[in-house]
Amino acid sequence: MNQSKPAAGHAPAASDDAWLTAADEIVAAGRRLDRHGWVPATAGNISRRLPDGRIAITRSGCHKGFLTPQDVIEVDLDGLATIPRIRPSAETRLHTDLYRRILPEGAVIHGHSVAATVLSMHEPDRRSSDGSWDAIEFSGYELLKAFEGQDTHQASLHLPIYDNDQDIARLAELISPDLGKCPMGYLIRGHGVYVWGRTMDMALARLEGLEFLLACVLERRKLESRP
Ligand SMILES: CSC[C@@H](O)[C@@H](O)C(=O)COP(=O)(O)O
Ligand SMILES: [Zn+2]
Repeated sequence: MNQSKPAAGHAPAASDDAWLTAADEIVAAGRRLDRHGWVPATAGNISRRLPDGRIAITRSGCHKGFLTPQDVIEVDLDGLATIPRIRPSAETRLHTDLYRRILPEGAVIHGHSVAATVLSMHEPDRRSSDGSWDAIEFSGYELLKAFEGQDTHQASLHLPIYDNDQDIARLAELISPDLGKCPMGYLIRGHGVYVWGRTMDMALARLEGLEFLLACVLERRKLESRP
C-alpha cells in the first residue's frame, strides 16, 4: 500500500476551478466507497472527465479512503499520464474506453465489494448469444427504478460478467464493443464492478443501487441454498 504523498500529479493553476472541483469529487467519492467497505486495501479507482475533455483519475496504489487532491492525476484518452513518471491507475484503459466510446463527460467508478466479487464467481443467470459474457439478471426489484429509463419494478436488467485478465488492454478490447449495451455497468469475475454516469453523483447513485441489488441477490442465494 502506498500512502506516501508524491509530487503533485497535476499542478492546477489557482484558478483552475474545474480541475479542483473534479479532484474534490474524486476524493469525496473515495471516502464514500471506503465507508461502505467497497475499496479494501488499495482496491478501486475513480475518474472524472471534465467539460473541456481533460480526464482526472486516481493514481495507482493509493488507498481510496485516504485520497488527497494530489492523488488525482491527468491522463489523455490513451490512458497516458500527462506528467511523466506518475503512475495512473493500472486500470486506466477501462475508464478511458468509456470516455472514448459513450461518455463524453462524466465519472467512472470501480469498486471491489464482497457481493460483486462473490456473485461474479457464481453461476450466471444468463449468457450472451455469442457466448462472450455471462450475466446476473435483476427483476422484480423496486430499486430497478434507480437506473435510467426504468419506471417500474416489472422490468428485467442484466449485468454482464467478463473474465478477469491482468492484461488490461486485452480486457478493455473484450469489453469495449459491449459498452453501449450495459444498462447497469459490468462485473469482472472475481474482481469487481465498473459503473459510470454523466456526473459523479449519478455514478455514485448507480453504484449504490447496484450494490444494493447485488446484496439482495447474495442474500436470496443464501436463503435458497438452505436445506
Ligand atoms: C488491491 S489489488 C486491486 C488492484 O489490482 C486493482 O484491481 C485495483 O482496483 C486498484 O488498482 P489501481 O492501480 O490502484 O487503480
Ligand atoms: Zn480492481
